[in-house]
Amino acid sequence: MAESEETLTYEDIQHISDFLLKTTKYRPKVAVICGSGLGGLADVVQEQDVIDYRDIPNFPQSTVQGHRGRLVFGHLAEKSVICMQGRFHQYEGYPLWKVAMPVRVFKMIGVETLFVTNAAGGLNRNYNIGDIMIVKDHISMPGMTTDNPLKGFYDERFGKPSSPVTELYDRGLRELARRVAGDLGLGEAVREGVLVQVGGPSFDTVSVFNMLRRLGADCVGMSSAPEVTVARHCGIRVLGLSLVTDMAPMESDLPPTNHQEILQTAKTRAVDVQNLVCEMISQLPNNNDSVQPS
Ligand SMILES: O=P(O)(O)O[C@@H]1C[C@H](O)[C@@H](CO)O1
Ligand SMILES: Nc1nc2[nH]cnc2c(=O)[nH]1
Repeated sequence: MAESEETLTYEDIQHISDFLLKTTKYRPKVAVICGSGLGGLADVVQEQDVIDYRDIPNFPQSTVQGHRGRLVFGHLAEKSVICMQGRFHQYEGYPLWKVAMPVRVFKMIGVETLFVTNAAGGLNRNYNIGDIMIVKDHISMPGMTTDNPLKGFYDERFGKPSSPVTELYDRGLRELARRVAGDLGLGEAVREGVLVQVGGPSFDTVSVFNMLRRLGADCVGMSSAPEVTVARHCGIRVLGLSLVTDMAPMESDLPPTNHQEILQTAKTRAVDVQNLVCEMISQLPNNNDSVQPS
């Protein structure tokens, strides 16, 4: 199907998945989506098979700085993984179903657990720049209006359109994340909270940040909700991590952030996020069973 057409079909997704399975020997059960400045995680994958997005039929292209635009297959912590080194955002002009489309490809190639990372702004005034927030739930501002990544893609082989997507972020994986973070000595810098996704690409006004905080969000970002919604809808377990790269200005005398600053800050904490994800992957059950919460 041509890029300009409205949506992709189940068969189009199968075509992408067949292409990947023909191109790599790996059959990963674990996938990682790397957020802005967090692509270094894919660089530590061993014995890599790298596939550029431009070589994959019907695949979107990365246009944001800090997103390289390639899939990296290989071994991480002795498990087969697939990493998206470059995610898609609605503000790049992609509809939400397309932003999340790679997750359906992951499902078809056999992925059962997804790690989603992003750079986000802190709304909770107890948070600090450099904190890592384990996402316990999200508020999708686009999803609350009329935009939803499940819209326009009603093939029930991916799940029923109205399937419940409560408990988006897996309890057992969150517990494992807290334990591993403690073992790695990340301690106080690791939080657990609610992510709100806005559309971007511009940052928000002081009034909007204050409103988002009152709604119950701890961090604000421009990604992740579509991929997570689609993953849960098709039965993939999800762990979400937001790296706090800036504090959202909630008073007008505080300085706003910009993408360069976000990338710079992400660099200083990327290795900690990387270690957390790698150690969690190494502790996932080998039979791919879910991680049971205690
Ligand atoms: O891909 P993520 O969500 O990590 O990217 C962040 C959020 C915005 O896209 C951008 C802000 O500069 O970085
Ligand atoms: N909307 C928004 N997205 C971000 N991504 C990283 N930091 C921010 C922020 O402060 N606001």
